[in-house]
Parts: sequence; C-alpha cells; structure tokens
Amino acid sequence: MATPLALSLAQQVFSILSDQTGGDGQFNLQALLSQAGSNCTNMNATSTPTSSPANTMPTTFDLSSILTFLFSFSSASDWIKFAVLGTVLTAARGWLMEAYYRFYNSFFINAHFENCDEVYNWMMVWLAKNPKWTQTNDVHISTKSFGLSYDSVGIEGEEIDDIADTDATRPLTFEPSFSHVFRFWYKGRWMSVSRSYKEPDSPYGSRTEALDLCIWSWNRTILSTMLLEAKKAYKDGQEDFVSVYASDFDSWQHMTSRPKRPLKSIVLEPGVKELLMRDARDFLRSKRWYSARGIPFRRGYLLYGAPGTGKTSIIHGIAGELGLDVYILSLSRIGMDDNTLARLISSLPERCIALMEDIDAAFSRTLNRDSDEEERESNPSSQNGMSSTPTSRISLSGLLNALDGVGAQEGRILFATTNKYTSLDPALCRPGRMDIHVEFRLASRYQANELFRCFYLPDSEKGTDDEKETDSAEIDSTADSGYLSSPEVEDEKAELIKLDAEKTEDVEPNGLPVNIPHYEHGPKLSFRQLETLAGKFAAAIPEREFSMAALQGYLMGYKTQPFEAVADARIWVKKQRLDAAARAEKEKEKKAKAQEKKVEKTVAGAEASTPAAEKEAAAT
Ligand SMILES: Nc1ncnc2c1ncn2[C@@H]1O[C@H](COP(=O)(O)OP(=O)(O)OP(=O)(O)O)[C@@H](O)[C@H]1O
Repeated sequence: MATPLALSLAQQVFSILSDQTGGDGQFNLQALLSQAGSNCTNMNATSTPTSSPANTMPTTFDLSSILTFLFSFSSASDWIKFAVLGTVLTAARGWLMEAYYRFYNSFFINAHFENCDEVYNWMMVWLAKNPKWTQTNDVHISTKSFGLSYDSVGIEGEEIDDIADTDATRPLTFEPSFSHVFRFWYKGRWMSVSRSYKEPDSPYGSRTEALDLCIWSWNRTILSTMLLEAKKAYKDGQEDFVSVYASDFDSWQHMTSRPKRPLKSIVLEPGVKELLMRDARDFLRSKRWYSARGIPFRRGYLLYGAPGTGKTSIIHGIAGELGLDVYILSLSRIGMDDNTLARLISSLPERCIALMEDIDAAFSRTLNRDSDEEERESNPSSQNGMSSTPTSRISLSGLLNALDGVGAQEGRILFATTNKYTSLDPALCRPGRMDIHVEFRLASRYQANELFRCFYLPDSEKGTDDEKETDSAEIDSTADSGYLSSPEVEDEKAELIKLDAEKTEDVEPNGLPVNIPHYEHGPKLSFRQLETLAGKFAAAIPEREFSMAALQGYLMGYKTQPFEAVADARIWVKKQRLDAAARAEKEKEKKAKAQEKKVEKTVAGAEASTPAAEKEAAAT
C-alpha cells in the first residue's frame, strides 16, 4: 500500500530535479524554486499566479503553498494512512527484534552480579575454588579471602603456617582478571565470565565491581544449580565466621568476617548469657506467633553499663551461635540523617542482628551540655557553637520512626549498647523498641575467677565441663593442692622451660624458644591447679572495681605465667588504684580551673556592664 501524498511529493521533486539538471549534471537552484512554485500554484487554486519565473519571490511563496497543500483537508486521509503505515512498520520491527532476541537468548542465560550484594562474594569464592577456572593463563591474584577460612579460597598446594607471623604467609587466591572474558565448560555447558569495575562518582564512594556470566544453555536450572553451589561453597567457608556489614551511605557493604567467638569465652554473671540466648533463639522461631497476634516481629535488647564489660563481645557471641550476620548502624557517622537511617533499617535482611553501639552518642550534644561547655573552653575553634567534631543529623523522632515505623524491617534483632543509660530518652527504651534491658557491671570475683580459668585452660581441654571434670580427675591424681607455693612447682616450671628450649636451636633473650607460640611453652596446669590459682587470683581482685577488659589486659602480660599472674595481682591492684587516684586529682584540678575561669568571666562581664559614674563613686 503506497500513500498518494508521499508519491505525489516524490514525483514532483523528481520531475523538478530532472527538469533542472542540465546535460552536464549541474543543478540550477533558482529554476528549481520557480518550478516548484508554479507546480504548487497549480495545485492551489487560490494562490496568486506568478508573472515571470525570474521576477518572483519563489521561496516564500512556494513554501507556503507546499505547507497549505500538506495541511489541507484533502491530504488528511493520506496523512492518516501514512501514520498508520509508519506505526505498523515500527511495531513490526520491534516484534521482529524481540523475536530475534528471544530466539537468541533462548540459547544463553545471562547473569549480572554486583559487589554491593553478598551473591557477588558467593560467585567469587566459587570461581576461586573451581579447578577449571584456576587453569586459565590470565588471572588476578589477590590476598583477599572474602572473610573465609583459607581452605575455602586458597591456592591448592599452598601451605600456610599458622604460627609464623609474616605477611608472606597470607593465603593467595585466584580471581578472574578485569581485562579478559574467560570461557570454560561447566557441567557440559559453555560458559563465559567477565569482570568489570566502575570508579566512584564521589571521593567518599567506593569502587563498584561487577561480574557477568553467560551460560550457553536454554535450561534455566543450570543457573540455579550454579548459584546453590556457589552459596554452599561460601557458607561452608564461613561456618566459623560472622559476617559484619556496615553502611556505605545508604546501602550495606560487607565489611569483614570475624571468627565466631565462643560464648564460653565471655564471662558474665550466671544466667545472663542464657537469658539472652534463650530469648533471641525463641524469637527467631516465633514468626507465626507474632503475626497471629498482630505484634511486629521485631525484638530489641539494650545492653548498658561500664566500658569493657563485654557488651559488644556478647553480641558477636550470640550472632555466631545463632548463625546471624551483624549489621552495624553508626548513628554518629558523618552523613547519617533520618532519611538515610530509615532507608538502611528498611533494607536490613530478615533474620539478622542490627547493632547500634553507643546509642547515646548520636544525641550527646543535647544530652550533655556540661561537656559541651568544657569542650568550648578547651577548644576555642568551637567557640561559636560549632563543634570541632563532626556529628550526624539524627533526631530522636527520626530514630524512633526508623525503629518501628512502617518501613522498619521485620525479623531483625536489634542490639543497642550505651555507657550512659540514664541519659537515654524513655521513648527509646520502652518495650517494643528495647524489650530487654541488661546491665553489665564491673567484674565480680566470680567473673575474675572464670576469666582466669578460661585464660589458662589449654585449648585441648576446652571441652564441656563434664569432660573437664573427668580429664582433671585423672591429672589430679598426681597433683598437690598446695601447688602455688611449693618449691617443686618452681622446679617443674624451670624444667618445662628447659625442655621447650631444647626442642629448638633458637632461643629468645628471655630463655624461651622462638618459633613456638606462647601457649606451647606455658606450664600445663591440671584442673585442680587451675582452680586453685583462679581462686587466688579472684581473691586478689576487689569486687566491682575493674572492668573485664582491664583484667584481660592484665592477664595478657602473663600469657605463659599463671603463677606470676596470681602473685603480682595485688601489686597490680594497688598500682591501678594509685593511677586512678592521680587521674581523679587531675580531673578535679581541670574542673576547678574551668570553674575559676567561669567566675572570672562573670566578674569581668559584670564590671563591663556597671555605669562609669558608679565606678567613680566606688573608687572615691
Ligand atoms: N565479660 C567478659 N568476658 C570475657 N571477656 C570480656 C568481658 N568483657 C570484656 N571482655 C574483653 O574486653 C574487651 C572489650 O570488651 P567489649 O568490647 O565487649 O566491651 P564493651 O562493654 O562493649 O565496651 P564498650 O562499652 O567500651 O564498647 C574484649 O576484648 C573482651 O574480650
């Protein structure tokens, strides 16, 4: 079907061109315009005829004639046909292209992965482990282990010495390089892998990486099979780790994977760990119970108390025990505001731990005016009310909305920690937001005792308590309960060190052998010896005066010397008290100085505001 309008236009242009092109092939523009003018005049009965082709103004006249003709009623039907034809042709072209792509794609499966998502890591681990892949000639070699155990990603045959402490022992992994497309067979299917990256748009952003897979197959199950395989490879390697995510502006980035911390290594008052574990485990199993009662499926725990008492440690311990990832929400980080916080909370996965450490820090400007004042005095750059420390722009209402507003994620466990419990707003602490509040106090004697036991118990004997009892009963048959002070102990210790030193040629200046980790040359204590020493250590530590972190720090100085640790404990306590008294004295002086300055300022201000006459009178 041809349109008469298009045809007639084409015919005219063609005839004019052929008329005005001479035998030499030259083109006469003026003649062409006059001819077009006369032709169009003929078409349009109302237009004024031209007197002479040479004297007319062909351009204006001809253009208007053409336009009049084109938009005339008689040409409307031609226009409609033209439009319909165009539409049909365009649609047909689209359908054909679609059919072509469908046909083409039915032979290929394409998958795209980005490093902002955990699946990217699954794929990288899977590729690093795939023996076919490691045979390629163009590889990117990295020491990145994706937070997994070495066995999961390391190069086959490479031996890692756990004990050596140099960088050379960091495991190596093979990764696809960025410059090539790699092709290999996977379960009888031809597959290609390409990796790309994009530099960040802003100086604060991070580089984004992507992985594109193309599998030559029309059966989509191959993709699912491969993804499940990759996920399993990753999860197997991650068995002993907890993944930690942090917010990168308004999205989550895998930050690190930390080895799971055994709950046994965290010493709290009896029942505290059990309460938290039981409650969190029960919550994760109760989704249906919550939905049947219309209660939001969320649980919040507020852990408060002195620094270094185990708040963060127990959270990581619980995450490891329950197999949950930890998502850290830093409320006081630069760039954090109400909207970003709400977006981050709403994009949390179900079944995870959201961790807000030092929850009071986000609002400390309003909660602690005294410290602000002090800061302004000690730091003149913050005189005009501008703090030298960048703070976030989180408001209390923004935080409350993010925690339980409509966008708040279901299934998450929230842990918040603070050292300033009393400064928190009651709205933040109410049940529904923070369901369970647990206080972490400075170490009790019970905790000191348990920490000591845990510290010096040989790894091989860190079994269940029953096992320990049985083992120790055997060992104890030769043990003496007055072990600590007996001269035999000293002899035995000296003997142990000597024996260890004989095992190797190199000896450190302190007489201990090098290349052997400290736990290898510490004295092997029997269960009863350990009990006795732990009891003596606990007796030397005053109740609720030191944090567990401080006690742990003290014991770290005696990694292989449990006897000395006990013997020196009282001296350490005395020293700590003296240091604390000195610090308190300094603090007192600082406060007194600040107070003096304040008074001076007030007096100066009052003097400045007294009228001159009054001053004179006072002087006479
Ligand atoms: N109850 C505990 N049992 C075993 N170790 C502990 C305990 N409390 C603290 N520690 C040790 O002290 C260090 C600091 O502990 P952690 O970070 O958990 O304290 P925190 O209460 O979160 O401190 P902060 O309030 O300053 O964040 C860790 O290395 C941990 O091993």
